[in-house]
Amino acid sequence: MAQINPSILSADFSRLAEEAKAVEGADWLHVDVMDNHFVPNLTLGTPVVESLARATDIPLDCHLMIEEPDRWAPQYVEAGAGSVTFHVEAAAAPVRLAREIRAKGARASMALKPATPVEPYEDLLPELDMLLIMTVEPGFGGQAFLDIMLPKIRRTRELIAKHGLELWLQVDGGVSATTIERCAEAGADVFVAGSAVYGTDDPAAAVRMLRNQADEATGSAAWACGH
Ligand SMILES: O=C(CO)[C@H](O)[C@H](O)COP(=O)(O)O
Ligand SMILES: [Fe+2]
Repeated sequence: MAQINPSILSADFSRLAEEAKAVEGADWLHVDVMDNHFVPNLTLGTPVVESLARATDIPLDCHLMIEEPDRWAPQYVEAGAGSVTFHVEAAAAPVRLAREIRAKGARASMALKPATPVEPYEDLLPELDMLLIMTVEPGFGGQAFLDIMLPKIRRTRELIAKHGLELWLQVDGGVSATTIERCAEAGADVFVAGSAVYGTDDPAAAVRMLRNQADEATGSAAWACGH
């Protein structure tokens, strides 16, 4: 079944606990950490992650858009994240970092910006629990989905099948009722949605609708035969 991870980047930051409750039934809560260096935006850090982890039973999926993830990512596991994603463009030693995140008890995930190809990282995939393919340039919510990323999603799904991996394939950026089916058909199975969830009157219903759409599209997709 498809997993839907609402992004609190599009929530009201003054009411984060309530906003987390508003998406009950979501698989993970996606927490975008931005440092004003790796991306031109600044959001939150470990104190807010610690508070959120206490405020909700939904596991936290922390997407670190920061410089020096080798130095900071382990602290997000200690703060309560169940999954920690670092950007390969910023990591000095991605294999060591993925192993450290796993050793500390969280799922290890690596993100690729739109211009970063997946092929150079084929041999690293067994070290990861999830690969995140950005479908917008990271930094802001509410941007238009980049269709040109669909071939990369397809190629990544083929690599996962070729190596028989359990790796989850996440897409993030511009995922909505009009784009989620294309992502699912291409091979994504974890979907981050910010504005498409928090921009509606009923965020929990939006999560359910997106999941249904993704499941239907996956059901008719060639890559999912026997999945
Ligand atoms: O990582 C991100 C931006 O860098 C966000 O997770 C993403 O943009 C979610 O927002 P939306 O669904 O509105 O595009
Ligand atoms: Fe994100």
